[in-house]
Amino acid sequence: MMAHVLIDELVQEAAAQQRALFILVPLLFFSLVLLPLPLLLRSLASSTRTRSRARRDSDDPLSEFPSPPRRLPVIGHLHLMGALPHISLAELAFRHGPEVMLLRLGSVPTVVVSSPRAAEAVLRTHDHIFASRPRTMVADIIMYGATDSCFAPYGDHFRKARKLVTLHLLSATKVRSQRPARVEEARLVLGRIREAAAANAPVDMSEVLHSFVNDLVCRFVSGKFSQEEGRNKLFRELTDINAALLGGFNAMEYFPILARLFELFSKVACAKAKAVRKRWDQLLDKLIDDHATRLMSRDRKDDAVTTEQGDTDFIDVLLSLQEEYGLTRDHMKAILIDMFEAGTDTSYVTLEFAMAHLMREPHLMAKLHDEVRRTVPKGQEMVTEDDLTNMTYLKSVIKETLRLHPPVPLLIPHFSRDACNIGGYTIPADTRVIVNARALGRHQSYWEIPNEFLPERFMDGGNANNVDFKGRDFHFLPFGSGRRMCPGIHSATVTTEIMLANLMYHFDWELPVGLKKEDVDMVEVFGITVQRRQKLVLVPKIA
Ligand code: HEM
Repeated sequence: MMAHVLIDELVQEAAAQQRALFILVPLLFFSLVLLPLPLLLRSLASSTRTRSRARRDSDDPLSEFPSPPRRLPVIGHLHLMGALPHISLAELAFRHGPEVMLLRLGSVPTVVVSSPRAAEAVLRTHDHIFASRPRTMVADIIMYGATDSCFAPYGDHFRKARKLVTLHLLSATKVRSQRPARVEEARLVLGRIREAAAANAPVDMSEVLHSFVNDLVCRFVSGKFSQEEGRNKLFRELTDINAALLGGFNAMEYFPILARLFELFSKVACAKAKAVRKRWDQLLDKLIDDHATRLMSRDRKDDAVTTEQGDTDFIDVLLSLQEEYGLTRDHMKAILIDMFEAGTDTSYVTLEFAMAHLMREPHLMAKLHDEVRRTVPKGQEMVTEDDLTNMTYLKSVIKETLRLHPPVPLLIPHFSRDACNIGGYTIPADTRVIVNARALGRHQSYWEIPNEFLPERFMDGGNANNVDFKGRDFHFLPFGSGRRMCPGIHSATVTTEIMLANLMYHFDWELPVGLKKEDVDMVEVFGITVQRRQKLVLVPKIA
């Protein structure tokens, strides 16, 4: 009940914020476009002068870098970024800097790494130098001063948060202990699909898979009963708003001077981030308070909160480690938001892309059906995690999906803490570095027929048979590598494998009447994760 009241309040508040923005947008247009015109023109002229000065300045190490021509005053290379920056960057790199290339995004120099050799130099050889993150205003607001693990700059706090996340929230042991939760959540999803199959009805697989992963993360974070209280929907809504803000284009990041000139601009741009932070605050404060009260009232002896127990959720774990790790309430909230942000869309889009590819290639779907149904005896209620061990084709399908569609194709931007030479070019301290994981996964010198979906390449006899995504093969980095590598890799792997295996075990799949396999397209939409533009609607048939 409390949760319903809370949700109502939050929904009303969102409507109020939208009204406020409605008034602010015209104001913003006036202040941004009309008022500053003379200033912009002056700044344009001075930027052109500065640029020619920089060219002459042989002391500027960045002037040595290969860089695309057609850099414009003020906006630099921003106009070369299309709607899909990971693809634009790969094309630009191919022509202008296949190893490393410099772009000026607004006033921010950004080094783009597109070859496995340069990626290894950044993420392994000089990992300690590139292990920081650039500060962004939105992440600072949403993530409590970037005190989470994703956006924290390198330093003591980051090391502490990272240790906590890898050892206590996402370790292989913790992930194993979450087996029963995964089975239960998968069973619910399969039940929904079975009902649709019985009615010969189509299923919105994008929605079903998104809910599955969201419900699972909610359960890991706040316990078994979150769904019954209707919180999962709210978590999902807030996670989506965060993703839009963190992944969206924020002019202030590229034109910091504007932020200082126009306070209103800066206020409006931050208003959404502050509003969503407030809603996270209300939700997470309540959950943490409830957990703390429950913990206090428990007999600690009977119900010790050990970090490796399956039934302890992340909030329990954080409360139990609060003193040891010196965590404030804000630190805890930042880390919990990370779990939603990093854990939900990534796994769900992988499942969706995998299913979409299999629908386009029925002979591959047949091969996967065959492997799963040969491995698991007929009549078993579910495929279990023990059954997955020998499913090599299933694992290859997931690898191939991650190769072609890494959900975070440019990783999260890295930031140099010191000057460092990469491939003969000096990257100065405090420079943004982007590693184009998608370009690495389609690199023509490392992959045969790189744009084709061919899971066989990862099987025995295939030319990528020994290649894995654990951060050691620098042409295949869907989870990154080194100190900032994804700590959720175990959780993500088992979540995607168990769901895909069960979808194959229980159902045959068809397209809705009138659709052909060629109609299932792979067009992407860019954001903090890259997703399919089209919804995936399929008709399940009980096998
Ligand atoms: C298919 C699923 C997933 C993929 C492909 C993926 C990929 C990535 C990538 C590329 C990064 C950035 C690495 C870098 O900047 O060098 C990252 C960071 C991160 N991921 Fe994942 N991820 C997935 C699932 C998860 C899950 C399930 C969780 C947790 C519930 C998670 C938690 C994190 C965290 C906390 C970070 C920040 C690490 C840091 O900055 O130190 N991820 N992930």
